[in-house]
Amino acid sequence: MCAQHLIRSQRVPLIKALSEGSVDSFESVLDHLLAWQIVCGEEYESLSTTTRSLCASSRDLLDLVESKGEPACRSLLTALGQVLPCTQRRELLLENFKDLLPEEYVPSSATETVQRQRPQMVRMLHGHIAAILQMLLECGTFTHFETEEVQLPIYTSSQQARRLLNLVKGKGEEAAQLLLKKIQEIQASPSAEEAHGNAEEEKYAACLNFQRKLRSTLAAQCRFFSTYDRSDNVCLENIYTDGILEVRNELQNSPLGLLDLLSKKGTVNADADLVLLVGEAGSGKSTLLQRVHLLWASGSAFQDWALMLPFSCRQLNLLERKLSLRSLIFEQCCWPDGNQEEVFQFIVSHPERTILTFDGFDEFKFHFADDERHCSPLEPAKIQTIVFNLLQGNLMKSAQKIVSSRPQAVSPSLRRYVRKEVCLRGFSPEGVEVFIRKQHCDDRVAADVIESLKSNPPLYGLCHVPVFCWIVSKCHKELLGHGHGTPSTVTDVYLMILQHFLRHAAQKDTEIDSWLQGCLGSVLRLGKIALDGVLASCYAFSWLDLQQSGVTEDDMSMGFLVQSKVPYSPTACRFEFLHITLQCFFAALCLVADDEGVAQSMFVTFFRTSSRKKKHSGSCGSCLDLFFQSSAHTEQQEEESTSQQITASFVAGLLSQRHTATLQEMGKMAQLGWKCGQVKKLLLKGMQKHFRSIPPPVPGEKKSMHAMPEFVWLVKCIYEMQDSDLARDAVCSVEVEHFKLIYCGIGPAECTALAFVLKHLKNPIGLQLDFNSVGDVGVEQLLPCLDICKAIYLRNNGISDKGVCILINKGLQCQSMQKIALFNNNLTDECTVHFAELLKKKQNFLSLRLGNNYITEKGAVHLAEGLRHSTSLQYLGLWGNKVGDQGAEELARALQDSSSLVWLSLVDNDIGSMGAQALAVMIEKNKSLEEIWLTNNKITREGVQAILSALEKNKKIKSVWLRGNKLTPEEVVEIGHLEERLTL
Ligand SMILES: Nc1ncnc2c1ncn2[C@@H]1O[C@H](COP(=O)(O)OP(=O)(O)OP(=O)(O)O)[C@@H](O)[C@H]1O
Repeated sequence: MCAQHLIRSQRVPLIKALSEGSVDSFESVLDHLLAWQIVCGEEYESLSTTTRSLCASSRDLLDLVESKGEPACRSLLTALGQVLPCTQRRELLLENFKDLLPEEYVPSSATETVQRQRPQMVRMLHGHIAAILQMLLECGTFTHFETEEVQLPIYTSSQQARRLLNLVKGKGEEAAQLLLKKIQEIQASPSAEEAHGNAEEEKYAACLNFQRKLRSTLAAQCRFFSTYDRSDNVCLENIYTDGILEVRNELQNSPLGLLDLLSKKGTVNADADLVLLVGEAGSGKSTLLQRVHLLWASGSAFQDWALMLPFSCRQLNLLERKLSLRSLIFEQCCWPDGNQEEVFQFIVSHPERTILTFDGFDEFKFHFADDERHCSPLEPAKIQTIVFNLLQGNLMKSAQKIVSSRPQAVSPSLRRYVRKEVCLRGFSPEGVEVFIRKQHCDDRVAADVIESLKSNPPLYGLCHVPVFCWIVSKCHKELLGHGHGTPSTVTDVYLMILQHFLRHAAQKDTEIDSWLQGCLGSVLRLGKIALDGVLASCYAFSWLDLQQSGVTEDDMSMGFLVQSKVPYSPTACRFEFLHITLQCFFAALCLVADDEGVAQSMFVTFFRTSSRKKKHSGSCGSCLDLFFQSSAHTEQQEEESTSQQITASFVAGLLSQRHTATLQEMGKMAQLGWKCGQVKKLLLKGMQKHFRSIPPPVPGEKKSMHAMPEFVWLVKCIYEMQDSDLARDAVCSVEVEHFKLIYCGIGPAECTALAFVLKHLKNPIGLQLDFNSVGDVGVEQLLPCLDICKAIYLRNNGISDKGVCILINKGLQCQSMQKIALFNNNLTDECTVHFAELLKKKQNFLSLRLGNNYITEKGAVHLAEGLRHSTSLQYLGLWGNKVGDQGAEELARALQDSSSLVWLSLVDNDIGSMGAQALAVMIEKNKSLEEIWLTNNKITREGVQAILSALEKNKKIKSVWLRGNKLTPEEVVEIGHLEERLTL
């Protein structure tokens, strides 16, 4: 076959194979083409991958070779066949045209030999580059600068060899002769080979030692999960519970296993090396990374990588001096016991064998920027410069990087470097139970905790966030009736853990009523350092920081502060709050309880600007310093700070009337009333500002509001206050008809808060919650506001039949509910009985969209039963299910007499001509339908013919979509002429 045709017809897989392979394979292909004189030196340089992506270079290579005609195409296919590993060329048709290539001829000069033998030379030079450079230096052929340039550690051995060959070529015949002579000597000298072999072995041993040390350090760090009182170290393996992990792409969130974290699944940018792990506070990102580290360290998974280098952004914040990549790796991850040079050389020359993890990117005090390029692994630079260049791939390109962060802290500029984005959605309902059972060896206690949770829906909703689940489970005694009230807000949960710790510290189990008495001093001291830290993005404190804030040993012994857990740190030990959310809680306690240290203006300002923080700030300053700085920051430096938002929502919760008495128990707080009034005022103002920013509706469209992330936060604050009057005031005058809250990270806990506030809306709305993680539990939380929903959109939310049952039971009682969209959830035939019930009983129901679920002909039978009785349904969407011919027949029969349905989609449903014939009968009789979608089915000419005949008798129908069915191109043309309402 003609090689040019082969290249043209396989362009996409060829680019894929080249760009998904290593840089070395690509450069090796270029070596062959240069040796065969298909490309010249200039073209070789222009295709170089050092400044552009592999994908772009691959495209240019194909264009260039194609433009050079058949012999060039033959050469490329032959080179690909010789260079690409079997796995990469398996799907390609690469004929070997070696025998058809231009005759090989004997080179007439050393320069020509170097060029003609380039691929072999690159291999031969491996391991001898230093010796050859030394010789060329001694002969005066190369300068010191040139020898250093060639050996820059950013280049792999092959790249160093190629640079050496390029330089030799540029120096002329004499240099080429010297090179060939030296290579001959090396090849002829077995002792040199042996010596080289020994040196290689030594290097190998050094790297192995480093790997061993790294594994054991990591395993020691990660195996245990230290708990609050540091007495019962539990094994991570015994407590780890799988969370819901989803890869985020445009159409749907697809579930992912932990081992898939680094697989190709979900890749959006194959040229990037960064996997972004996002999740809300406490969703388990750090724990997941701890698990990944342990799996690698124990040899159980991720073994394709030789090294795993873990970094904590919290610790990186503390590095104030400039340092090199080398110091960063050795000082922060693992110090090699010897042969540092060799170990580092291995790391930089085999980046594809290394994984770097950065935990808590949201805690990093520097805002991501890609304007400062730093490519040298040895030259010192500021910590943010090194980290940002690692993430972009300017340093250690091809090394895998995993960055965990809360979603709000991910800037669009960082997303440009992301290979794939994975969301951690916390525990599933089953996960909550598994976790609680793992926490309690006494089955009865576990069962009681689970039962008590299930009887308290708001708390059950919160437990899908692992950190809350952990607290609730730890405080089971308080939960099971020995404490204050029934917790339903996040603040309640944290007050519960405060109570738990204080009682634990005082060793008094019985005096429940006085658990807070006299602890104001400790709370204020811990709160002060927590607050300073939140304001300055500082989450690890030195002993000196603690002393300066007046924190006493007694305060420390309460257990809220624990020693930082870093894989390897030669610096003095640091302390941190058990969890960052606990630091936020203490910061909030300080804001609420401190009448003197925290100025009133400071309190208000903190609250009002809680969604903003200044990055690039230095070490922890005092609250007041930070207050004054905050007024000076520029728009560019502002970005969402979830820690400040969490603190503010705790403030709202603590100022709730329900907690006044509890707080007064701690000590006298004169300003509680004033602060409470201020917070309410600020929340109302925030909501009004949000509603005022909604643009007026486009004529003919509904007035709709696309919620900003701050909206969900404001709603959560109002919920924390548990003040129905405040919730009513916040929304009663709103005149929006459609609330869009898509991609807002809404889980069950957010649903509780939303329902608490939105139920006070005066007029019915459409509530669009697509692409969140509402789940069945979230559906239950939404019930209180279902009365005000005309329409509810829950596409892509992990909802199952159970959630549908809950939704429909309530929906049946909601007069205004007219539309439900559940595209892409986990619905099966089981839930269709509920929809049938809805269709039968609700004669004002307009639209049901159930696309991309798991409904078969069985489900279609139930739906048909409901459809037969519905006099109002106008839209029915079943795209991407599997109703088949039988299901189509059932639906068709049920819809024959419908006088309301105007739109029907049965796209991609395995429907053949039998189903089409039944639908044709329906078309003949139906008087209301206007549009039918039957794209991507298996309908043949016979079925289409039946539809054609039916259309002759039905003038109401405007279009029938039949693309992607079983028609030949000729049939498509022929039928297209017969009926213009058919889209083929
Ligand atoms: N998969 C899990 N299995 C068991 N427990 C978990 C799991 N994930 C989280 N937890 C519990 O929740 C707590 C908080 O989790 P973690 O610190 O990993 O959350 P995070 O997402 O990193 O939070 P943040 O963004 O606030 O730093 C852990 O200390 C642990 O008790």
